[in-house]
Amino acid sequence: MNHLLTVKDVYAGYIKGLYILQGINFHINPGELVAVIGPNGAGKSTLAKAIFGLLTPSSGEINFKGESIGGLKPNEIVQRGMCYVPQISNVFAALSVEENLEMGGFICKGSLNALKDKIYTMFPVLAQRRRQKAGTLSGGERQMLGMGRALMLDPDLLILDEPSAALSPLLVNSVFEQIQAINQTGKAIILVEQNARKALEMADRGYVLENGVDRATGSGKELLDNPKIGELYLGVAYQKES
Ligand SMILES: Nc1ncnc2c1ncn2[C@@H]1O[C@H](COP(=O)(O)OP(=O)(O)OP(=O)(O)O)[C@@H](O)[C@H]1O
Repeated sequence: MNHLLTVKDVYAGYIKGLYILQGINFHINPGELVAVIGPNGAGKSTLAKAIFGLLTPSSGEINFKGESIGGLKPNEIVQRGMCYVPQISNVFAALSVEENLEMGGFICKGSLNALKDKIYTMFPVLAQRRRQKAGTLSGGERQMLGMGRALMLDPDLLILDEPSAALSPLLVNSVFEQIQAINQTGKAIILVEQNARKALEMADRGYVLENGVDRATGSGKELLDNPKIGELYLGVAYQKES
């Protein structure tokens, strides 16, 4: 199968000569849900940024739909069918829910109303709050708006950077259910998560990052069932059910 996205031997960082990603390899197939986990500072968010063009790789290759995208800017990458929801600042706080969705669809060629209706059907809570300022939404509602805004472009690949960050356990469950629902519509999702156990439970596959490389990979279940990975990488959050 042709991979939707391939990252090959990528080195990238924020400061010249200091690589955070140190020869990382990664791929995702069409429609897959792939979790990226690992300790703090492992380079998970940096990988997401490099894929989305927020960081230019010093070397290596990034291919999306069979074409090289290494060095392209985010606005060019969006046009090719990829969206990214950052960990923070993922909505315009001063704008209403509706305006946020419209901003998300600014490069859409089709009907904005039809797209908004689709998002409101997927996230009914956003429909109820369509006139409310995004800054007044709860953490979970904001995450849903961030995802909804990205979905306005009908991407083939959605990158979510720690969507569960700073959410209460109840909201985490509801955001994760939404992520699964989005995936079931056929969209591939890269899920960068601190909440490793939950992310692996619902992922088709996972990558464990450490020091900027892909230390381990496998199906979500394989990674969860591997006691060494549990002990080393899933930390205190990891408790294997008997
Ligand atoms: N803008 C930046 N400028 C310089 N260094 C940065 C920048 N952003 C991240 N880093 C550094 O890159 C390394 C990897 O950070 P990254 O955010 O990719 O890790 P992470 O695996 O996502 O961690 P966490 O789970 O804590 O979010 C860290 O050492 C971090 O300090």
